[in-house]
Amino acid sequence: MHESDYGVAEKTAIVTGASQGIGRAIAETLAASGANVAICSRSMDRIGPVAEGINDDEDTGEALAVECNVREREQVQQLIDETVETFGDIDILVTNAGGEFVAPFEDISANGWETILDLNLTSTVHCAQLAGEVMREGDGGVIITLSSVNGQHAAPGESHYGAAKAAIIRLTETLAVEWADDGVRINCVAPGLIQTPGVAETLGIDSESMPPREKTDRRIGHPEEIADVVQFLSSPAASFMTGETVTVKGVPRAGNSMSQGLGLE
Ligand SMILES: CCCCCCCCC/C=C/C(=O)SCCNC(=O)CCNC(=O)[C@H](O)C(C)(C)COP(=O)(O)OP(=O)(O)OC[C@H]1O[C@@H](n2cnc3c(N)ncnc32)[C@H](O)[C@@H]1OP(=O)(O)O
Ligand SMILES: NC(=O)C1=CN([C@@H]2O[C@H](COP(=O)(O)OP(=O)(O)OC[C@H]3O[C@@H](n4cnc5c(N)ncnc54)[C@H](OP(=O)(O)O)[C@@H]3O)[C@@H](O)[C@H]2O)C=CC1
Repeated sequence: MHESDYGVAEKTAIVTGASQGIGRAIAETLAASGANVAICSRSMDRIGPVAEGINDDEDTGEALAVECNVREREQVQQLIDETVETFGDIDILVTNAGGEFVAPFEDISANGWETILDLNLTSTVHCAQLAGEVMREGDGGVIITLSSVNGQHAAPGESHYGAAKAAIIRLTETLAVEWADDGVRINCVAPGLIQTPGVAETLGIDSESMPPREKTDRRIGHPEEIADVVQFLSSPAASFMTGETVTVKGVPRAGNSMSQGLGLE
């Protein structure tokens, strides 16, 4: 009888932007399943404690914390090198680090545009190229990119972020074709609104008082609900999936409008 294999035990995973929010949940979920995780953020003070939390738990894989700004290609190369030195290989890459500000198109300066394109799209390029090199020279691997419902639907104030996240979807599809013969699977996750410190900061609210749920067209998600999908895509159970974008945005409420893709009124 066929037994499903959702496991990642003893695999090595890199998760970018793992000091909080979705990235942290992904790192902790993969580690709880026995993967060794190399995790980064721009600050060792912020990423270090997350690694300590994982390493304090004897039942999980090991964690390596690296200070790395994913906008800087040399720093991404250092992250890759340290990961290979510590764990020997790279099996899974999750390009989670990203962010935005909300502003009308006419108010976005050239530097503002470049910042959001760099942070979301070009950082994904750096990570995929440099980790992809290790995977392709070895025995392949799995890459999971992070898009957003903003990459699939228009929403006001999201022109820069939407363009970057839409481009990540097409990049994912292209790499799936180009690297298929190298044993690299690459899929994308497009979350709806997830309760994270970053979203609270973007919206200028307390993270405990996210947009009231009655004002959204579906309930707000939790970081772990994205992490579970990433775990599946990382595992052998997803062996026949590549080039796909999996939308993870909950169930619409009856009688409420699909407000601007995001579910906010
Ligand atoms: C309604 C419901 C919707 C609801 C929308 C809900 C969003 C749901 C989807 C969630 C998506 C997420 O990614 S959630 C995670 C989001 N969290 C975060 O992004 C964290 C908080 N944000 C940030 O750290 C920053 O905003 C970010 C720009 C990304 C990075 O900061 P940096 O220090 O790298 O950049 P800075 O030097 O500050 O700024 C670079 C340039 O960008 C410009 N810039 C920065 N903020 C700006 C702003 N608000 N408006 C205009 N321009 C801005 C600056 O003026 C600079 O341009 P010049 O002046 O010309 O030099
Ligand atoms: N939350 C949501 O509703 C949605 C989120 N997404 C996407 O999911 C991903 C995670 O979002 P979320 O958890 O909400 O974000 P948060 O803002 O809560 O967390 C972002 C993480 O990325 C790190 N980070 C930010 N910039 C950099 C950088 N230049 N280099 C390295 N690390 C960096 C931050 O760490 P530090 O500050 O310590 O550097 C932090 O750990 C993003 O790509 C986002 O666009 C997509 C759709 C919806």
